[in-house]
Amino acid sequence: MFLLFKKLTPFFLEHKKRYGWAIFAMLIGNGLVLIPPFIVGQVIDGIYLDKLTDSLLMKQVLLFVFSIVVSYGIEIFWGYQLFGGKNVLTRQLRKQLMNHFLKMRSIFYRKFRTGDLMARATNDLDAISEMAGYGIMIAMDSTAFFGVILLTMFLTVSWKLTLACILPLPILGYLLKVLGDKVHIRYKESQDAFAEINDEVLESVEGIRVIRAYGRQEAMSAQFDEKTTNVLQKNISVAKINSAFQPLIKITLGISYVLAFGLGAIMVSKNEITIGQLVAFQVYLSMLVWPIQSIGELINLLQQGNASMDRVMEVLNTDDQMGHTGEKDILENGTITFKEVTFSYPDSKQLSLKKINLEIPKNTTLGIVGKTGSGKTTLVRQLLKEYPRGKGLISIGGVPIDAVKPDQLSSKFGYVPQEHILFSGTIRDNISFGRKDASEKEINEALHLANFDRDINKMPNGLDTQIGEKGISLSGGQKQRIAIARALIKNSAILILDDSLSAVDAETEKNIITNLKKYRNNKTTLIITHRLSSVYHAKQIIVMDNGAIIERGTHTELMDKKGWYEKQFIRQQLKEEE
Ligand SMILES: Nc1ncnc2c1ncn2[C@@H]1O[C@H](COP(=O)(O)OP(=O)(O)OP(=O)(O)O)[C@@H](O)[C@H]1O
Repeated sequence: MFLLFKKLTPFFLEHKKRYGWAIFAMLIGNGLVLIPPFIVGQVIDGIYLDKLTDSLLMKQVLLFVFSIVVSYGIEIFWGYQLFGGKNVLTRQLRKQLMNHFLKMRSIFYRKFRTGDLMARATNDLDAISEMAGYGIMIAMDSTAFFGVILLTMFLTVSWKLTLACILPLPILGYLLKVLGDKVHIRYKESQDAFAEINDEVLESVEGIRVIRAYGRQEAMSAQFDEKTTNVLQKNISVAKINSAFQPLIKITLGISYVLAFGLGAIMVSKNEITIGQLVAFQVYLSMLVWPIQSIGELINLLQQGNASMDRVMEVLNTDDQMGHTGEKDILENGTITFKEVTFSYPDSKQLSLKKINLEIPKNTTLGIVGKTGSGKTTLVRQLLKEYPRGKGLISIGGVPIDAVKPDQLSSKFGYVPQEHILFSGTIRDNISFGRKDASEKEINEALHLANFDRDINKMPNGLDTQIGEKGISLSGGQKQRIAIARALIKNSAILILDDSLSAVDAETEKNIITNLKKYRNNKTTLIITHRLSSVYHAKQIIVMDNGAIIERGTHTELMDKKGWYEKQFIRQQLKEEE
């Protein structure tokens, strides 16, 4: 049950000052709380034995008020320390999660769906932070309070009576543990189900236009209803166990009361304790109700926090199997070599790359063409190390990419993926994304190279136009060209365009290619495309089919070969002429 405290020990140690002061103040506060019942007992005995004077009564009243005021002050202090700690823990874990997300690559994101990760970064962190604030408060406060009261009953009234009252507690402890273990399992199931809902909401909102276009609103609503019902059932199963805690505790306390009354009355009649002591004992016993009842709540919080901690740790302990460990520096630009590179995606039996041998001399352009699904994107993904490496060797300037420092490798590439990813913000923000120090002139130049100058003049606020979430206010071709401008402004040694001109018209494409030829004549450029006119100027063109290179050469050489390239080129030319 206290496993979670163990898991959070490093955090508590890091903030030992905060927690140390909080616990110390809590103990002092709990000691002060004992004074009022003690005074009540004294006053009653004073009245009973006719020894209470006015000045004695005044002193007792002043002491009574003082102890209450000071204990409240102390309570405010430790409450502030503990709940502040809870917020610090949430922030720390959230930051840790985000940093982990930023480091991870494809395999990790195949394992965890976005909605699930969001649930872990929000709901689960809330459960953990509740435990670190409220849970610790209950654990410390109730245990300390319980111990101090018990000791007082033991020392100031009767050890026999005290022992009799706590006799049922070990049985209660055992039953609470059994229930607590069940809460852990059921709460984890409920959080998993909640993560599924999150995913569903995310996917539906993102795909709302397609859902509407296909008239699938009702079907999606029914599917969502099924999932929310599942969450409801899982939550009810947690609530069922939760509702058993308090009755169990009340029955145990009832038994303790009966024992205290019966045995206490006998002891008074035998003059073993005074009536005043018995009254004080009853007051002490009633004060035990709160800590014992809170233990039920504590177990609940601990088990929920523990289940959530397991889910958060599962994410933090999952690696993307990329081994981010290389130590070598990479040359500014060098020949890119693929030697016998073979690769299949994790969980896939099919080879997506088969024995690829390829040399891309530095400062040249490579065109990669071929049928859809032939392995073009996979080839550059291997170069970018988006997936664990397959067999064979890939090197840049003679340095194997596996030996290169991880952040150095990505810094050498400019990459425009097939699915253009833009961020909410302005056009300027998006273009200068990889180079925050880019000047206005450089941004405008990148826009010109990406053939966006005419478009920018039509934007309401020029470069400072907000493009909405994921660039929702832009056309497909505009998004593509902003993504190209973003890659160009980085001016990286190697630029990869993966089908990045598919949404622009033939003339715009021609302009961009002409600009690229001029601007990147002393840099390496890899262009994946279905439109062969985009690469006919390339120093080398490879044709891929079924994971292998089936043709290679310049445009003229490939035309002479009269293979797939020649047929495709003629077909596309005829289409353009039509
Ligand atoms: N993430 C993945 N997991 C498993 N298999 C994949 C994955 N991505 C691609 N594949 C498979 O690998 C093969 C090559 O895909 P790839 O995306 O490299 O083709 P492509 O030539 O770029 O296609 P396109 O021109 O349609 O973009 C295909 O059979 C595809 O189904």
